[in-house]
Amino acid sequence: MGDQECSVAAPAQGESGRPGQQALDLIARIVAAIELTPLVAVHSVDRGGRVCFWNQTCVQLYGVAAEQALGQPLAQLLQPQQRAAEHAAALEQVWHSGRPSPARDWQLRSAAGRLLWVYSSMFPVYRGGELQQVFCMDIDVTARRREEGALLSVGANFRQMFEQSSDAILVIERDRIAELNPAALALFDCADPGRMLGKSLADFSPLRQDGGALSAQAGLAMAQQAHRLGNWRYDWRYTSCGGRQFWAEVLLTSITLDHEFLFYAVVRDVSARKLAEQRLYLAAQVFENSRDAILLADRGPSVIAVNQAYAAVTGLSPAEMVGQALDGERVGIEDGELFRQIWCAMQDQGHWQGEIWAQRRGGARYPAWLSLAAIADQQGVVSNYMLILSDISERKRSEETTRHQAEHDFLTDLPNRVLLLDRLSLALTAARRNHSMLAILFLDLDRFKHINDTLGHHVGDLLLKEVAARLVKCVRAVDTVSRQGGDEFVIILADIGGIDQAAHVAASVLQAITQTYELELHRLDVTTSIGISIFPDDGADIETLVKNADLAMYHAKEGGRNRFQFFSAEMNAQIVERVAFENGLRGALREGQFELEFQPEVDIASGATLGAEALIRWRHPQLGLLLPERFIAVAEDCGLMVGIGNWVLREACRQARRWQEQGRPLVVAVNISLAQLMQNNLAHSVAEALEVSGLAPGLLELELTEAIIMRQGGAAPAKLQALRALGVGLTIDDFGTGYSRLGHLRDYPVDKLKIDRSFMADLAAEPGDAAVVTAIIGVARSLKLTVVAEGVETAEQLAFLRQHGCDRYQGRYIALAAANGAANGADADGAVAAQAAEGRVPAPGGAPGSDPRV
Ligand SMILES: Nc1nc2c(ncn2[C@@H]2O[C@H](COP(=O)(O)OP(=O)(O)OP(=O)(O)O)[C@@H](O)[C@H]2O)c(=O)[nH]1
Repeated sequence: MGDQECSVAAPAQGESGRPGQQALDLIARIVAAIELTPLVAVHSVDRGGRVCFWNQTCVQLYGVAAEQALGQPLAQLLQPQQRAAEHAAALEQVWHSGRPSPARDWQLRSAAGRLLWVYSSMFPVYRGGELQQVFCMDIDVTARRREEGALLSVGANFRQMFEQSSDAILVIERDRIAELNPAALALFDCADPGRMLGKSLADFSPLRQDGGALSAQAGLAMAQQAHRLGNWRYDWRYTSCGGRQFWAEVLLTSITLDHEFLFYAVVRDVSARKLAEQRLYLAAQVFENSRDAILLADRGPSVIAVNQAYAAVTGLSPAEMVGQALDGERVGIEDGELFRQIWCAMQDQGHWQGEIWAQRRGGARYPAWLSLAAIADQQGVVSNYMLILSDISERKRSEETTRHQAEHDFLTDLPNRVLLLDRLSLALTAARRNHSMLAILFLDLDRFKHINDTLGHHVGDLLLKEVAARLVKCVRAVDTVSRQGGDEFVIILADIGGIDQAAHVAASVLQAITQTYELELHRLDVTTSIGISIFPDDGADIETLVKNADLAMYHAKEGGRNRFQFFSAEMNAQIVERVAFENGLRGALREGQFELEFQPEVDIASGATLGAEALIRWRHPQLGLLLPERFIAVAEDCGLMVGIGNWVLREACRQARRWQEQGRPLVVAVNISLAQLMQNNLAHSVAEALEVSGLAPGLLELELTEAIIMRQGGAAPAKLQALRALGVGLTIDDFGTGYSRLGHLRDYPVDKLKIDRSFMADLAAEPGDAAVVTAIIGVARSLKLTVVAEGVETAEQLAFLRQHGCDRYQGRYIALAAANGAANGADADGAVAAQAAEGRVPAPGGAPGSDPRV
């Protein structure tokens, strides 16, 4: 204790003024203790603020010796650094109140220049009952305050970093987002933190990550990894609040706070990097996996890289290429000058591409597509070159195949119509230039459809192929044989010396075609019809020449087939007329121009009319009433027979029904054509006609010529049976002309035979005919068939028939007999009269002598 004047005295309990000896002893001990205490700096000031006491710890703590301190104003020795007024007020408060001040931390700067934090308490010391001094007891807490300060500043810094970080930072607590910074809100497009807080990060991920793993599971694995290793860095795909997906790099750090495990996630958007990586990866993949040879060169140009395909395409390995100067040889272009030109063009334009012939190591040449391009750096200076070489052999082959298919017939491989027109155009140009002749042969096989129908399409195809092969052999290499489709072929004979040369070729073609064909198990004899047109005589252009050859062919068919025919002007006129006739016929049904006439069938014994045969007529707007012989063949050619035949069926049934309603039930006979019988649903058409008209099936008879039945071969009985099952009658028409085997008659479910009219004409003069008629009647009787004679015109003929037991007859004589009253009984007259009254039955004598049937 430096100043003996100063001493410490606390007011003794119960004492107000003088202390006792005991108290003084106590004080002396305390002072000694204070003097010695190493941790507490004790000093006191008097009322004037001067230092009265300065212990050893003060000396050490403040760096001020006791001699310097004692008697000095404390304010000069220790200056509060903050809150100086507060410090002074606290001291003053002690003086004023006489009570100790609460202990507090003050920051002080000592006169020695030390800056310290002290934990200080001030208390009053009385002497003689008066407050003499105020003692301060300071404990150095600088170190603690520094630590606290450091801690606070770390916290503040961290907060600032957290708030201002450009990386998104999220604190995850128990798998939930506990805290997130503004960058995180921005990254996840989230304006309201409430949308993210409390959610799992997995909620902001797509269901699955790119590898296919479920985001929830993969996220858990990442957290475990971070927990195990302290932190873990990985790439992750997130979905923002707005639904935008982005790639992020995540640094997940596991921390423990108050025994809680937390995760501190720093998330950085790396979408751009990922995209660039993906592009780079893709580019590398394209380079490596391209089937085209790719080469990269520097400015030299020296090769810096080639892909795998380069070796496959050129035969040159990367080892042979890399580091070598780039020249034509290394690309497989033998012609160095060509490569130099290409290179110059590429440098001019920045790129070059085109088709070249390249050569593989070892010599094989192949068509290639070469692309060359200069690659500029960011400053626009050419830094590299890229060369792509594609082997296009395959593409060329496929183009060639496609072109061939487009120009050739798939079945015979002959040029098709497209190529024919092309060749014809060239041939015509040459013929015009050379003033030479050219012939076009238009061929169509005869009755080819029959071959298809009877032997099948497959055999038809084989035949067409063989015909094609034979045709090619008949002409020179300069000529063209083409297939137009179906069974039509066109031959161009280029540059012929004269018409006879065309005729000669046509004759040899006919001959070649007629040679027997052996196709699989079938032996076939085929003929063809050929039309010929000549340039320049029969046309100056392709269209006219082909059309005229076609017309000539048509005439060859008309002329009996298996022949050739040159085109002529008259022929053309006939064709034009025929086409107009065909067109008229096509419209006749629609225009209601067909009519039916009914020819009575009379019972020879009684003279009664038992039925009538329906016969079609066409009331042509210009040509008048036409008999079937004028138009039926044309209708057959044009495929109109089924429609016309069905019309006849319906009309005949309707008329018969009308007769029935008038009390005259006559059986109506309808002729069935080959086309109808070939069609599968004839029975259906017949049933429909009966149903629509309401006619009883027993009043309808279907007449089929012997020839038509014979054409059905073995299928005939079944087909007839199907019709018979409808309850209608069946008649064999024109019997005696078809050379049918009589034995077959038994197999046919027919009721009636009609003897062909041709036998009637010469019945008297031709004993053979009489014998045939007699025989037919005999056969019919033995088979219990009704027999009807057609074309009866005289009383003698009728007498003959009656004498030989014929049942019925048809023909002009009916009308004559009716007129003379010679017919036996009034029935014939009555029936004819009844029908004539409807205007649909020909006037007596008007029925034609011969009448093709429908
Ligand atoms: N097998 C086969 N037949 C075909 C092919 N293309 C068309 N046809 C048939 O060829 C036939 C051609 O018949 P057409 O020329 O009209 O008549 P056609 O029987 O030969 O009688 P005409 O010419 O009057 O002597 C039709 O039946 C077609 O279905 C084919 O590629 N293969």
